[in-house]
Amino acid sequence: MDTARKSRPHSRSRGGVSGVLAAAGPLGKPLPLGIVVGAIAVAVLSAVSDSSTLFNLTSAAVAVVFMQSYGLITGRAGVISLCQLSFAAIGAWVVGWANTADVPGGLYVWLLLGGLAAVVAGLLIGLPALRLRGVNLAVATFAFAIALDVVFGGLNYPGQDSGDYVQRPDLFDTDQAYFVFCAIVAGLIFVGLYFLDRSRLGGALVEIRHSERAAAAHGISVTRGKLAAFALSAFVAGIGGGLMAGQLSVVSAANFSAIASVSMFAIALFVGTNNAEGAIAGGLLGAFMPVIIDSIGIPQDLAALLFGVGAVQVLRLGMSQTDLVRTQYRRKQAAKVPPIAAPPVSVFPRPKPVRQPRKGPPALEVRNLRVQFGNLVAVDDVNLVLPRGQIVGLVGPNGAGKSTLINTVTGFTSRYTGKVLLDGKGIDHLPAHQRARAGVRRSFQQLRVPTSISVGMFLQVAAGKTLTDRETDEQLRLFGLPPAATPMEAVDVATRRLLEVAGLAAGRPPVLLLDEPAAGHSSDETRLLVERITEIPERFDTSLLLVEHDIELVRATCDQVVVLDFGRVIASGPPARVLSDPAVIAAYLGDATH
Ligand SMILES: Nc1ncnc2c1ncn2[C@@H]1O[C@H](COP(=O)(O)OP(=O)(O)OP(=O)(O)O)[C@@H](O)[C@H]1O
Repeated sequence: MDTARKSRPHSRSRGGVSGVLAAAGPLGKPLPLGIVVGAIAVAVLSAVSDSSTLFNLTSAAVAVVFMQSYGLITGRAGVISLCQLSFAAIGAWVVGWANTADVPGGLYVWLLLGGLAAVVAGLLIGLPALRLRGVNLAVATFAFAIALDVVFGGLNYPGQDSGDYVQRPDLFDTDQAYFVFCAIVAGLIFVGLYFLDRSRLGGALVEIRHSERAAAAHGISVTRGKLAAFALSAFVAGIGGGLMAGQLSVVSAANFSAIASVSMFAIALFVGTNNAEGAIAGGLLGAFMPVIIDSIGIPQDLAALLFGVGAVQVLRLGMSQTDLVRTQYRRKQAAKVPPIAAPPVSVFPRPKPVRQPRKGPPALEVRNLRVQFGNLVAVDDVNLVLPRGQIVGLVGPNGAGKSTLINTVTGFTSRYTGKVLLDGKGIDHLPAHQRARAGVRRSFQQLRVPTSISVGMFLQVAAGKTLTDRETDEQLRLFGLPPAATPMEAVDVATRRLLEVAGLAAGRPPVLLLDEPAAGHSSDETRLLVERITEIPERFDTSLLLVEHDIELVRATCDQVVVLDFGRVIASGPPARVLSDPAVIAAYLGDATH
């Protein structure tokens, strides 16, 4: 049995969106605690370290910033980028130039300028790279890193010849104080990331990493999300490069070589720098490993090779070291979720409400839709009307074309003829995420949920809008779902489906297409689902198209039924009439009811 469904639904102490990631791991601990611990560690280290240790600690703080940048692009958005140090090179270049040009504001302003210049490069790389994935993207970003290596290798960095050393701010002029400065910058970025992880953009990045299709269905622009990740990660890397220029006084192309970029990437992937502890561990490894390896006499290349092997292992398992630790932590937390009462299902099924279609054009209309895959016509001249405020069931045997129809209406299948109208207006020109934003939301037969987020965050992502703590709690209570802070990992498949329906409904879309929402449900869970689905039109002002094999669920919830067979509509009308039609029984129900 599902522990999450049994847990008390409204243990208020950790509910609400503000606490959505509270159960997601150590990063969920209160921010002030992290700041205090970090500040004490930096103060002690800066006080007790000798000059060579201070140099390595400063390198580590700079490397932490690089790791944060990998954590943004690869850790959060799932984009493989092998050119983060090229963005750092640009940041360092701009800082060097600002220093020689004596740009007012000192290193504080120069770092920002370096970060912004790197953003421009990030967008220039990000735009063409958007069409690429996996290895192709890795190759493209590596090619950029090599190209920039060649360009910067042929030029001298500003100040490199003239000996114009980068001026540190007066307050942080000594090596000891500069280490503190680098640690403060890394700390500020951690604070920014903490809030990013709790924002809609943070949720969107996690969803993009997990499933681009699901993200698009929730109205998230995958293009914009990835571009934002490129821009933000380039900004952070650019600042890291500028900090390095301040540390070394003058830098050269060798500090940011493409090979160094790949080594850093391997460490980041191995450790898992989307987590705060991972970014710190990665920074310390990056800075101290060469020193340790030197001291025990192992060749440096061997260490790089070991990280490479570790990174390949991570790519195979899909989980870094810190992800692994966090997963175990979350599992322990999930086991502690206290038992709760069963969800509120009425003992006797309520009679289906009589829903009259509302005035105006239909919520959704499909005209002469035809979809062909090679020689196979999956959807053949289909006309379908979803009146406002009603529930229409779409049924038919396996392979009848139901999912293809949903994919086409929602923009996931773009090669079709015919028309799709939302509220009387054509939406054929819109891509999937824009159709979702325009008001056509959908669920998937195969639900793919990021397990690293909490129930509250997933509800919000599925809703496609910011929900208040109250709205979140109310929606979870209505659907008999576990508290907002519960990690998704503790939620079973049937509950995840219900959670997706709850989240989609919470977005109050004009049209919602549910693809087999009852798959995998027990009979009790199906009864709860029937109750909630029945309420959706009235409560959320949403019209529903329901694809379902469970005929009793269709009978109990739908105002109209459309039956597909071999891509064609063979019957449509009120359930009582259609479901007793001999042609329908012959084509489908004969099988389905047995
Ligand atoms: N991308 C594709 N390429 C080729 N053929 C496809 C593709 N998608 C679906 N089909 C075919 O189109 C037909 C309709 O499939 P579809 O998945 O829409 O049926 P369905 O009614 O949703 O079935 P089920 O109830 O099993 O989900 C099937 O013959 C299927 O094999």
